[in-house]
Amino acid sequence: MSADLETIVAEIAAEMAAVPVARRGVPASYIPELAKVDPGRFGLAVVLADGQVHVAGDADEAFSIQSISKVFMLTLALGKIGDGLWARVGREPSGNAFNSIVQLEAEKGIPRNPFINAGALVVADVLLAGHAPREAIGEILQFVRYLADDDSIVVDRAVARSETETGFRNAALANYMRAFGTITHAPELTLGVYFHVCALAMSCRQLALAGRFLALDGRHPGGRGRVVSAERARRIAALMLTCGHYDGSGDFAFRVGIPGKSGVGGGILAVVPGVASVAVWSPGLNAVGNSTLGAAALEQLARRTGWSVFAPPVQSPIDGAAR
Ligand SMILES: NC(=O)CC[C@H](N)C(=O)O
Repeated sequence: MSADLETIVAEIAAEMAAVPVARRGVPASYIPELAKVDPGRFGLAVVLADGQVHVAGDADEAFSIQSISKVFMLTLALGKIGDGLWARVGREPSGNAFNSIVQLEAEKGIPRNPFINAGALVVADVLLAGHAPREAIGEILQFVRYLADDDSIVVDRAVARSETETGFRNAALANYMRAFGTITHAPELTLGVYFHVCALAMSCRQLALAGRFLALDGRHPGGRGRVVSAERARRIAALMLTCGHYDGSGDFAFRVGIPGKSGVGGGILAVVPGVASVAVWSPGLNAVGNSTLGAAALEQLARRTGWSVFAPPVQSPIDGAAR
C-alpha cells in the first residue's frame, strides 16, 4: 500500500465529489420516495477487521439500503431453516434485471438466487413463518442492530409506504410464486415484510459495521461468539460476488474483485475477507440499477489497497517461489 488508508479513503471521496452530478447516473424513481434524494451525495466507510474505522464524505447520513438488506435477510433465514432454504431458491446468477419475472415460469417458481427480488421475497416468506409481519420485521431490525451494535437503526416508514403503493412488479412476483407454492403466505403479508426491510435506513458507517461479521469469517465483531459458521459466511460472500449486482455482477467482479451487494438506494456493501468491510453510497444508478460512483469508488479502493479476493493470501506458498 503506497499511502495510508485514511489518505486513500479521503482521496477517493474527494475525487468522487468532483464528478459532475450529470455523470453519476440517475437515482431510482420507480419508488417515488427515493427520487427525492440529493444525487450529489457521496459517502464511504471502511471498517477494518480490527475495528478501525475510516470514513469520508456523507458517511454518517442514513440512506435507504434497499436490496443490501437481502444479505441480512438471507443470513437470518439460513439460521432459521438452514440449507433447506436451497430447495426454494437457487444459487445461480440470473443474468436478468433485479425485478425480472421471466425465468420463474420455466423454472417452477424457484428464483435463481436470494439477491434478486423474487429470491428475496421467498426469503422474506421464510422469515414470516410463524410470525405476524410486524414481528418478522422487528426480528430483522433487531438482527441488523445487533450486527452493527447500534440501536438507533430504524425502518424509514415513508419509503416503505412509497414502495407499498407502487410495488406492482414485486406484487406480481409474489402472486406468481404463490401460485407455484414457493411463497406460502398471503402475498401482501410477504410483500409487507420485504418492503419494510428494504426501507431500512442506515449510514455507510452503520452498514460497514453490520457487514463486518462477513469479513470476520462469521464471527460477531463485538466478540459475542459467532453470527454464522465460517463456511456459511464464505458462502454468503460467494453469492454476493456472483449475484450481488444482478446482471452487472460479472462486471463488478471484474472491476472490483471483491464480493459486494448493491441496492437501488445507491448503496453497496463490500466485504474483503479477513481484512475489511466497506460501505459506499451515491444515489445515481447505472443502467442495471447499481450505484455508478459506488462501483467506481470501490474499484479505486481495491486498486490502491491491493484488496481482492483473487490476490494470493499473505502467507501464500507461492511467496518466495521463483516467479
Ligand atoms: N435493487 C433493489 O435495491 C431493489 C429493491 C426494491 N425494494 C425493489 O424491490 O424494487
